[in-house]
Amino acid sequence: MTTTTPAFPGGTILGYPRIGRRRELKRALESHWRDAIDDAAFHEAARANRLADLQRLVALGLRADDASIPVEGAHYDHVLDATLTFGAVPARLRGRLPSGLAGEWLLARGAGDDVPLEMTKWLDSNYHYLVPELDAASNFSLADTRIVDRFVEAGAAGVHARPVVVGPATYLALAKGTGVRPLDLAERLVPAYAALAAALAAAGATWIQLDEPALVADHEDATLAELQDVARAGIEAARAAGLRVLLHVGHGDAAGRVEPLADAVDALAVDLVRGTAPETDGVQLVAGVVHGRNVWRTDLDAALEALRALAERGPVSVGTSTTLLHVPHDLDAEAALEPRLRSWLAFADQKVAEVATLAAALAGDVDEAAFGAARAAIDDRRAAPGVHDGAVRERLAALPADARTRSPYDDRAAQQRAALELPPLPTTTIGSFPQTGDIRSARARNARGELDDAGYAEVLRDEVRRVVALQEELGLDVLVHGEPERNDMVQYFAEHFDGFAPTQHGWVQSYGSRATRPSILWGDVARPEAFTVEWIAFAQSLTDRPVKGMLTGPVTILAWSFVRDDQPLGETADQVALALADEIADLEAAGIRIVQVDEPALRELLPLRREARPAYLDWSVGAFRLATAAAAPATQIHTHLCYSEFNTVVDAIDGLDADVTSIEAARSKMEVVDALAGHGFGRGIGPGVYDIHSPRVPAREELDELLSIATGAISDELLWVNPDCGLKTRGYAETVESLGNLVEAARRARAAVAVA
Ligand code: MET
Ligand SMILES: [Zn+2]
Repeated sequence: MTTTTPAFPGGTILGYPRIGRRRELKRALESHWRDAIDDAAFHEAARANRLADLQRLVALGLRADDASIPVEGAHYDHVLDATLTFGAVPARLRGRLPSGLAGEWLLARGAGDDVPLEMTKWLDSNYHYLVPELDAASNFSLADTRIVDRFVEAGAAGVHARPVVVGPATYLALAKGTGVRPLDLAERLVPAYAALAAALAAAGATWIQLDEPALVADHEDATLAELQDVARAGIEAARAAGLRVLLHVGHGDAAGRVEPLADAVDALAVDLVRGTAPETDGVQLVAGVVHGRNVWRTDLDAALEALRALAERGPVSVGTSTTLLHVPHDLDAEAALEPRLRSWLAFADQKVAEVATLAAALAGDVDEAAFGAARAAIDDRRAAPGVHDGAVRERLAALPADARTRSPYDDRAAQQRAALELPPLPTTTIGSFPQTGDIRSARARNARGELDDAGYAEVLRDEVRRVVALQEELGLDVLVHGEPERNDMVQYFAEHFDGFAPTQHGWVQSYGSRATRPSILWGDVARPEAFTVEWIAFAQSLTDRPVKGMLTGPVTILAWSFVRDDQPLGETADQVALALADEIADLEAAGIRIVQVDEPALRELLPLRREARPAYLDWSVGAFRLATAAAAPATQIHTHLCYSEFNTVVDAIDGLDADVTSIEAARSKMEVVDALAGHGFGRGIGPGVYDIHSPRVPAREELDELLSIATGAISDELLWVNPDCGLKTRGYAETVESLGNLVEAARRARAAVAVA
């Protein structure tokens, strides 16, 4: 073994959750947005939150004096931070973007006629970033010093930290260009990185972490060599300023992707959970052996063995496979979790401790107790009851050959037309209605035992009555019950399925101030009894119009849970699919004629590498079909997709074989419509005409314009009119106004197509 003095600390993490242990940052953001606190109070809350995280990381065993601790601390989004840092103002706002927080919120949330930046999923995660909006006139400079300020702030608190910024290749690869291919702007962007690096160096920084996960993904319009060139230019700019560079790729296999950059960097952080080590002998490697994206305890024995093997080749530090942004803060907060399950898990703080344990062990100081505990937990999990359920496995093994096939679409469509009698361009919503304070407080009181189940159910039934009456009044054609009983579209299912455990405080940032609490999918999945039927049937009893049953699809349930890592995802997905098929059968038996199976995460799990995509699409589409294929031909199956770039998976969307697909489209001005039309998509399609992630009420002209794009590309018999997504994050006033506008726009469009 070579004994090189490490050029980098023995153990580090690539990033840490930033919403706060008790979601302090969320509260500060939302208070500021409602004007309950001023700018100074917001900045103070954000600062206190950042400092609390730094102190926690020191307490957990990361060193405070050697750039072990990354400092990032975005208010809303780390890509937005880069946009602001480099002054990449969209053309439509150039010269009039307010300074300070007002400008930041305008880009993030929009206001009046100014739409926000588009939001898209970060790589294959459920974190949404704000897409940079670039054009031929985009120019970059060091326009904002937040990254420097946060480094200085950490120093004042006694931590010599490592500033983190998205690297130029990733920034441009994930941007959207109008009239220009973003990567062609690299020569203009890189000098701004040089300016940032110079400012950091002047402030005393020694290291910078450049996040370049785009290097491990395949892109539609950029080659690997180009991305490597741009990444290299960013690295060289930082080094020229006197900083040492940690290049972090993470998020998959870096082998074959980063080797040409090895000579340019001071250290390289790679994902060894999902990938292998690149051939970069001699380069300081930050070996990501602790999973940054899942919550299972690390197999310390296996990790140490891997680390020791790597140490034969060159200097090695211990790291996480990605930032810990995607896992909750602290397992110790989960008092209600079954102790046996809890012993199998590690959240962010436990992972930091694992990194510290492994770093010490690699340096020769093996903590036998910690290694023994990890070993015992892993053995216990393998043999625990519920992890393998014989009945579930037998049912899957005995699936008939046609278990994933419905009758031909034309037959189904005819039967559905006769059963439903809908007008052309039918209007509907995506499922949820605003989750009012009353609903949330009733749920909280019920959880605390202050409101009994009967009382809680009555609050929910009242809400369903109100939502059904409102939709009838507005004139919508296909109604929903509004989903008031659901805290979250995945957690609600996890709570009713065997094999899942919800958490109490396991919040993970989804976008901005929004966080979700992924459940832990630890065992074989089954549905003990029907759980959506009573709500949907109740709603249907209140109206003659069809009410849609609402289910969350297998891929989305997997994507938004912490999944088991001891069997292929496809197997787990099929188990969930059968549980959903049972629920659909019960909905049909209760007289429900339309069932929507949401798959907003279909695109999110798409492998970043082309070669892995066919296998993924095969099992994911297969699971959706397994869930829905047993439905009667007259039952109309809807699906819903949102907040991803779906153009590349049109084949898969087609493969789902849903009768109607609603899909997010408003922010991208109906971009996906052309892709679908070009593909010859021949079943019902509802491109969203109302962007529900922003509080703006869409105006009449805007709706008309979007609808005319849709009617231009899609045949009238296939087109539906609906919002982009569910309304649960909206308020009632704006929802009523927006849906009113939407129904009127559909009526005008109907009149127009009737004339044409
Ligand atoms: C993120 S997709 C959401 C779909 C769900 N049915 C809802 O309306 O909230
Ligand atoms: Zn959606």
